[in-house]
Amino acid sequence: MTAAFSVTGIAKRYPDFALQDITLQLPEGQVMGLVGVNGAGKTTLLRLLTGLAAPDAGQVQVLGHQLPDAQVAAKRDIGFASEDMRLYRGQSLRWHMDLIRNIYPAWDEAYAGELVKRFDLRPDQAVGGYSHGQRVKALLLLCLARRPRLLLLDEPTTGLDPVARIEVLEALADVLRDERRSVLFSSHNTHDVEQLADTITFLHQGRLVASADKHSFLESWRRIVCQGVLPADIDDWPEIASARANGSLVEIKARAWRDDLPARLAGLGLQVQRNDPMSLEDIFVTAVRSGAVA
Ligand SMILES: Nc1ncnc2c1ncn2[C@@H]1O[C@H](COP(=O)(O)OP(=O)(O)OP(=O)(O)O)[C@@H](O)[C@H]1O
Repeated sequence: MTAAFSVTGIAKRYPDFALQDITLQLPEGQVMGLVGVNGAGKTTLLRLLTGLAAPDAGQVQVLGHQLPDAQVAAKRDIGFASEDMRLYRGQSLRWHMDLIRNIYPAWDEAYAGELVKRFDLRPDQAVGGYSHGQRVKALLLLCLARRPRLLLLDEPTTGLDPVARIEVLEALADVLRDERRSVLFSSHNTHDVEQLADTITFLHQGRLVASADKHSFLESWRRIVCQGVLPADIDDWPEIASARANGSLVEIKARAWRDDLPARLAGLGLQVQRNDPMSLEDIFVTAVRSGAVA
């Protein structure tokens, strides 16, 4: 099966930042959420996948095309939307739709019309007067109606009000019913990622911290609360991401939960009081702090 994208050992260096040693792939038909704090390298990775930037090392393959050599063919099948993309302020959305339709033969006019209604956009208004949310929706519409096989979306929900956010998430969920379409989207918002993504990738300071399917993340990470004294060597346990004591109350976060873990802790004299699933946000923060590497 063709991967939607596959990157191997890629690096990109800027004077004050380096994206390093990223090996990652997305099977076709899947959605990957790329999560990281400001400056983690999300946009840089997306730009490498679109061919807008070239890596200093490593290989980038998109829908079977090797970049940068097969860039023209790859770009036909990639839809990229990013908030800092320019629209012509004095022109209307309809003008932009005509422009894109003339460039991309796969443009789906009926679907574009559906999205105009769904996003409640005024197609004849100059886009310079659009609000932030309307501009984001217009960019997304121009990207979605091309029916690209791989959608690369840079923070598609950032800065949207709750209603617009849900509209955008629903439109994306609809796209994903077509199982040949693949999506990589970046976000700070772990809730959005949790809703849409099959696979989640955490980036921090230019490095891949963890990448796994959503269910295995949620199953393998757990927070355990105990009473007692922390074992001295707990930091060396590979399945433990963090452990801290507050008096005799101990909180342990496991990155590789196994059912026998409470019994092992009990065997060392700890009284396990509870163990709970962790939210994706808590997993992200704990993974970043513990430097967990994928
Ligand atoms: N063209 C460039 N020249 C120099 N530095 C750059 C360039 N592009 C990106 N960087 C730097 O690379 C780092 C990562 O930026 P990037 O935009 O990839 O992060 P991000 O995770 O998308 O952040 P945010 O969530 O704030 O958008 C930043 O420190 C940024 O200043």
